[in-house]
Amino acid sequence: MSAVIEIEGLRKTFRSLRRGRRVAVDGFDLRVEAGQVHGFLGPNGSGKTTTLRALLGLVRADEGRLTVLGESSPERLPRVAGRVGAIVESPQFFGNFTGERTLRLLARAGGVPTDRVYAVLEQVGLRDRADERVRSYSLGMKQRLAVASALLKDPELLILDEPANGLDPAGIREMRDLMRSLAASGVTVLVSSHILAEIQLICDHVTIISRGRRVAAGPVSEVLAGFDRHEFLVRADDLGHAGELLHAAGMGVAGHDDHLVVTGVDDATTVSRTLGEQGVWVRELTPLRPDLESVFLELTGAPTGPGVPRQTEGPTPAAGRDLSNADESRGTRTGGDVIDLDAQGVDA
Ligand SMILES: Nc1ncnc2c1ncn2[C@@H]1O[C@H](COP(=O)(O)OP(=O)(O)OP(=O)(O)O)[C@@H](O)[C@H]1O
Repeated sequence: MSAVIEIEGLRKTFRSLRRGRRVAVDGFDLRVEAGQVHGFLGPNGSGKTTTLRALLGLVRADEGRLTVLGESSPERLPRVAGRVGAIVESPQFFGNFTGERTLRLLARAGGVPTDRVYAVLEQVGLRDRADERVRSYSLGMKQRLAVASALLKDPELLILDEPANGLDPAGIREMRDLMRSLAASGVTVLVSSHILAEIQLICDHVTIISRGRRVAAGPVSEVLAGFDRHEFLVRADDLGHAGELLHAAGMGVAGHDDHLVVTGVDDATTVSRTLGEQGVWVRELTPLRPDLESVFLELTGAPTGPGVPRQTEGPTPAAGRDLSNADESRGTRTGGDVIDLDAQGVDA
């Protein structure tokens, strides 16, 4: 499999008088292969956006080797920019323009034939609403419009930073369906998120970042399997007796109100046979598989919401995340824009 994105040893430190030195990304590695829908998962402030910005040449890396579609970034990024669509943070559009006009302008600015506008409107499911003003769009529709703008170039690689952020469940479902259909059409997708269930539903591969470092990577099923403790939930009539029998047979047993959790068992029949042979009949025997949420919590030690401690050196940073005047590398951090690599070039 060929690598579409390769990051090795990425390091990025931000410096400010007020907050001191802040290591945002610390020797991070990422590999995305062609055809993958790759989830880039991490708690708030773990370094996802910084990594994507470095990859797209929007922030200068201190160290590391980055390549996109085989070309090193940022030096040779312009060579492949036409094959990459990217959205980093929430895009801003003119509310007075219709969706179609917005895309027409972007297509013209990017030298893309305007018949692509109808194709991408169809692709993101906005064809019927294309003549309505963007101001009347829901957040989910605006996000889909952003994806449409990134698709104008018919990219091979789509990079989306938190596309489901702020969406309601219906919006999340629409975004999920859209990403699935893009993947089915052969686009490689790298999607960052702290919404674990989404990553588990959409992505085939995942890289988990915590405090700027990679803590897990691989096919979602393999990452999960690595955390499978071979646990079963057991319900039986005489729980106390059942627990004793299972314990005597060498299994780990934890008692709960109305069930037992048995660990260290490879096969459910071991449990049912051990109990059945002693006349204790099992009413329920359910394997307890790890989900990405429990794996994520174990690896990052972090809740999925805000307020996660940052990796810092120097003075203790203020709590919470205030980036409004914080971008020492480029002046002010812009409040989210559709990144057109052709138009913006690179910040080398
Ligand atoms: N321009 C900047 N100036 C100073 N510090 C920054 C800047 N950008 C990011 N940081 C800090 O670097 C760390 C990583 O931030 P980053 O935005 O990359 O994380 P994230 O995983 O994308 O978080 P979120 O999910 O909240 O968007 C944080 O501590 C953040 O405060």
